[in-house]
Amino acid sequence: MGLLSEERITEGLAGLEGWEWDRKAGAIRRSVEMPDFISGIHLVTAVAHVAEEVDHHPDIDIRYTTITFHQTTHAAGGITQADLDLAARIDALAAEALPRP
Ligand SMILES: C[C@H](O)[C@H](O)[C@H]1CNC2=NC(N)=NC(=O)C2=N1
Repeated sequence: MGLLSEERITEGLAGLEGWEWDRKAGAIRRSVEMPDFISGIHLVTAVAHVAEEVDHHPDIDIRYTTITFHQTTHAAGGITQADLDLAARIDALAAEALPRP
């Protein structure tokens, strides 16, 4: 899968929930604040199953109740459509997992 242009990345981010582009890292990232540690681990597990299903994987940082997903395509050395697609799946799982505001 090919690297996306800056324009495509910006467009893609506009359709996502809470992702920002870390240009230096060549990745997009989103932090999700969960109500407690176990809910965060459950979210990570749900994301892990989707990642296996689509054979595309986020880098995940777990700090107590803050879960940060970094999405890049390692094989391509930057952001591809697979990253935007997985980010959208992560958004859906986070929306399901988070208590309604
Ligand atoms: C063989 C397998 O398809 C590759 O190793 C996949 C698996 N998941 C991956 N995930 C991500 N984020 N980047 C990759 O380059 C990648 N490669």
